[in-house]
Amino acid sequence: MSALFDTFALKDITLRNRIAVPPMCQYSAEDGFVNQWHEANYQSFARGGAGLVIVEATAVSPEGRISPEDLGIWKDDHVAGLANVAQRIKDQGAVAGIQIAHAGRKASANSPWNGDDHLAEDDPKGWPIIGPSAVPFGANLPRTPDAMTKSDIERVKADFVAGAKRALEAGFEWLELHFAHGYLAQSFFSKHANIRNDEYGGDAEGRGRFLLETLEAVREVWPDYLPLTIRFGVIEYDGDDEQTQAESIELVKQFKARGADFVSVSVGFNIPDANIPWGPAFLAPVAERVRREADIPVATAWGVDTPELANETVEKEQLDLVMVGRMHLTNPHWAYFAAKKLGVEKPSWVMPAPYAHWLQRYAPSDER
Ligand SMILES: Cc1cc2c(cc1C)N(C[C@H](O)[C@H](O)[C@H](O)COP(=O)(O)O)c1[nH]c(=O)[nH]c(=O)c1N2
Ligand SMILES: CC(=O)[C@H]1CCCN(Cc2ccccc2)C1
Repeated sequence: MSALFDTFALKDITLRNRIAVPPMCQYSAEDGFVNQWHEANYQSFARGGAGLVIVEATAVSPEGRISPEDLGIWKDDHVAGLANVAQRIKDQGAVAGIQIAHAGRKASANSPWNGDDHLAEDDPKGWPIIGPSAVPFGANLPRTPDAMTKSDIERVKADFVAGAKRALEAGFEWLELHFAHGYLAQSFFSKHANIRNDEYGGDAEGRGRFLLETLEAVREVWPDYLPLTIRFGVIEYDGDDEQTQAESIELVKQFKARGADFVSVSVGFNIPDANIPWGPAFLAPVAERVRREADIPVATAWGVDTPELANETVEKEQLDLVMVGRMHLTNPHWAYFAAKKLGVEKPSWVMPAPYAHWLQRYAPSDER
């Protein structure tokens, strides 16, 4: 049996395999509400056989959206649609996860296919943006955020708590805090974005405080028997990688001490000119170091595109779960083809029964 198709147990949850669909924004919501596109999108991933499907970055407040079209969880009315999505994922045998997020200084932007840039300050569709300091990201996101006051910080932490409660009410069983990709929480930890001189800035401890306090507050309301996880950028590729990884791993140890069960390792994306060494599974060794030094189960994404490579990262104990993103956009049934490629004898485990019978009995010609 291939490692990729071993089950994975974390707290009271068991995944049918090590394949996860990472959160992938659809920029298709109105006022944050789920619609038929989101239902179709997530049902297809779950029907495809992945063990875990994580719903895209879902904003904990209106100003925390990346774009006006982001999914939201900032009001109770959002719960019904999200509950529908969670149920459709679970109906297909996958675990339903959701990522809750605040975009910080990257907020108030056009969706990628509409420019991927900040809306103009006077655009009625946009809104004022906030961050740890009045330091802009730059490039396509040049607007300077308002430096958050202490009351802003308290409000946003409370928004994450309220979002976690709504995610639980909607029936999600895997919660991921979006502490990566240059959004608000990640930017607090970044020396590039955070030049505060109060207790939320300065050294690594100060820059990590917002992330830790948010985690602790969410831990209070998220049941201990369900995984509470964090997506976190541990490297910037800004020429200071050793220091950043060392500080990040120290923070991950504190995440674990304060109740985080799992970390999805990613990139900081706090600067527009990072020198990222794009390549197949380029982050797997970085994730393995976090897994080993912080002694916490991890996943990562980024070009883990082939069944062999995905299987190898699990077999070599670099990763506990593999996040396969864009390949699932091209083929929601990626898990089925991975099972066939890896010689897993019962691909029906990743195929709905009405399909599996025919595919095993009369394999399509290209698979003979
Ligand atoms: C269309 C789209 C949308 C998103 C993403 C990507 C893409 C392609 N990604 C990043 C994604 O989860 C994943 O980390 C990357 O796509 C890299 O993995 P792959 O190389 O695609 O397997 C992403 N990451 C995240 O943490 N929250 C999100 O909502 C999104 N949204
Ligand atoms: C919300 C989030 O974390 C996403 C939004 C879309 C771009 N993502 C980052 C990304 C960069 C390069 C290739 C794929 C993905 C981050």
